[in-house]
Amino acid sequence: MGVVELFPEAAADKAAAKPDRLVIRRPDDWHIHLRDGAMLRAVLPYTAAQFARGIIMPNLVPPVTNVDAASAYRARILAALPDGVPFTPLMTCYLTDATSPDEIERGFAERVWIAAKLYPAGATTNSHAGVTDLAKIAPVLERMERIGMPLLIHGEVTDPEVDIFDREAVFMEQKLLPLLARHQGLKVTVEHATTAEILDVVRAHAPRVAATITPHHLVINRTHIFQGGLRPHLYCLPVAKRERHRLALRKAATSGEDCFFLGTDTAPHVRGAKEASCGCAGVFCGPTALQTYVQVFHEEGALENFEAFASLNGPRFHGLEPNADTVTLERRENRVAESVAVDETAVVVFRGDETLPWGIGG
Ligand SMILES: O=C1C[C@@H](C(=O)O)NC(=O)N1
Repeated sequence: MGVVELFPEAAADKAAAKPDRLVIRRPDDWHIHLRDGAMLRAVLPYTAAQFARGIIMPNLVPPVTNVDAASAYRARILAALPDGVPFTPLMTCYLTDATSPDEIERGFAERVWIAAKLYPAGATTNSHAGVTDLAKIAPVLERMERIGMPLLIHGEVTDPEVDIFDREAVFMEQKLLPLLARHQGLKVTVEHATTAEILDVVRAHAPRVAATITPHHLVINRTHIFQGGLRPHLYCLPVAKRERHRLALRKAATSGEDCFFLGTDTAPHVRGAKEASCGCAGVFCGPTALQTYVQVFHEEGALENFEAFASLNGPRFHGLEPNADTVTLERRENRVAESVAVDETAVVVFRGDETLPWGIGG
């Protein structure tokens, strides 16, 4: 399988005469899937090598729906860290129709979790236990609004009649806008934004609403998924959209606006689960995330805004201090391994087996 031709911008050599080195506060990743067991041990070192903190998604099987499960999962993550590597997992609660407002408040007050995650039931991987009707979690959302706890949203409708490329747009119209009107004090992150229109909704409701943007949605559009054949490792949810949306995402991410920040949605699945007759959604971008983001900022001539996107806007939204230490990004070619081993199989890396123009320095 050949390498997909990404980065048309690089070919235009828009990068000429721009800096080759950047020192920024250490970034955080506001959207991570780490899984559990052998997969957790295999993928965590890559995230921890890049990021100081990360919001950990709760879509395990069974999902992380209560305080005890979140505490236990956090302990397993900390135990899986390589010796001497600091990384702070920021836990989340998986909302279901049965979530109790008191449990939500307890976990937040005890600092076990930092936010709650809304998966519309059936929207994506391991979301079948998610919320079937927003009305069912109205008391939970009211409590979250009152205590200042952010809601992280997978913003897609699940109606099989709705075209898959329209599911974010329909969610925005039918669910998100009414929810924002009903809960005018609720802090919301629209996760992995993929459409130009939702970016404008986020802007209009900032600063209490923000969006995370993944590295892959800055690089691929929907045509890349079918370039020369089906590319299962580029399939994720929300699925990449038309080129005009990718360009809008690049503009938003690199703009310096406070309401946009880094969230990779790194989502590992073993090779056999991706290269299958019915492959799983998820792009494993953890090992190449920062290199990809900085390349995009470089191409857009916006390196001066990279620290805000990667290291400042997220902590500000979540009421945390930025990290004190720094990371150096350098324009020097580096080869990426095609995959990461997990037990007897492997997870294919986004942009694996490529030579990347930017690397992480000392
Ligand atoms: O929302 C999600 C979930 C994720 C996963 O694999 O858990 N994969 C995705 O592509 N999107």
